[in-house]
Amino acid sequence: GPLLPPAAAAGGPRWGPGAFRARFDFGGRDVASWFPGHMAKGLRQMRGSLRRADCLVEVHDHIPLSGRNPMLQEALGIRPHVLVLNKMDLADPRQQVLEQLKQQGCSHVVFADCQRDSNVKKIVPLVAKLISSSPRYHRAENTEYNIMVIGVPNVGKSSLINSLRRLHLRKGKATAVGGEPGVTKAVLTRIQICEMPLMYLVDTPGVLPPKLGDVEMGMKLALCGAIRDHLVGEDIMADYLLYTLNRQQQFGYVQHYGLPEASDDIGHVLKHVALILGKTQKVKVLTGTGNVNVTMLNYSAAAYEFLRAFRAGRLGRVMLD
Ligand SMILES: Nc1nc2c(ncn2[C@@H]2O[C@H](COP(=O)(O)OP(=O)(O)OP(=O)(O)O)[C@@H](O)[C@H]2O)c(=O)[nH]1
Repeated sequence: GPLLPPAAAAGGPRWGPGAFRARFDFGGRDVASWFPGHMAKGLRQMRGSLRRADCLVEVHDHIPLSGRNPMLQEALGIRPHVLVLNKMDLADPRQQVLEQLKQQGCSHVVFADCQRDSNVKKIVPLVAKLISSSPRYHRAENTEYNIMVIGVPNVGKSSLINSLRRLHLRKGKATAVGGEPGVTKAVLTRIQICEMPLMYLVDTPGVLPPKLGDVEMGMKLALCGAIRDHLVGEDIMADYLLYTLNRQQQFGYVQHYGLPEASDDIGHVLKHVALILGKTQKVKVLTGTGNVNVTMLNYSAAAYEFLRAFRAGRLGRVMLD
């Protein structure tokens, strides 16, 4: 693939995005097989409790645009809505993305890091203010606030709840964090997050958009850990990640892995990753004169490490939208 001169990789004069692939070849992959059936059930449950919520808190990380659920848009217009852009330590909120969100009617955006409790304390006052000034007549005799948290799997919904409870209740862990996407929670749980004002939150199972619009959107969800890696395939995910990094001129990977220059060739990059991380495997080769054990580079292990590095923020702060 096209290569960058070392000067560009080192932050010198940069090549335009034209130096790299302008399109990603998805090889005719079918996105339907990535969408777990039980998520449709979660969505149905969610719409029921949506009616009882005073405020909707929508959580995203690297994909605040394509991670949004079109089926929930209708509900957004009729009640207060707060958008939490979580993992700000990993994702860089570009102005362009914020503009688009604003156009979609998201005017209350909070950047947060729920692992470090950064900015999370802005949420309760904001929610209380929005609910108090919203014209829902039947709220008059209600003294409690009910909010609902939505977002695709793995964006940090449980982490947000734990952070809110740490800040406002000074209590220990409420919900388990991590685990496999989409399998952690099957039911909706109501959790107190604040005493004054009295505020409850309904946690929802991570729900994917019911129709993964296109294969690219599915790929982005997979990179964020919202679809299990093996359903999509680590190798193509790694290639799509490289394609995105290059298109966005995010060359942190060059430095991180000590590559001589940027490259659009995933084979080339993974070979280097495997070499420096010592990702090898023994393969038995049957030859005419006998069997020999050969040590080969393990490209799949390298692809997995590349994805892990991205998710841990070691390749830079990246927004996939
Ligand atoms: N770096 C970083 N990681 C975070 C942050 N918030 C959450 N995480 C991590 O993201 C992963 C997913 O967090 P969860 O809170 O389990 O996400 P969830 O949305 O509840 O996931 P599901 O239960 O699958 O729907 C965990 O490994 C968290 O530690 C953050 O602000 N920064």
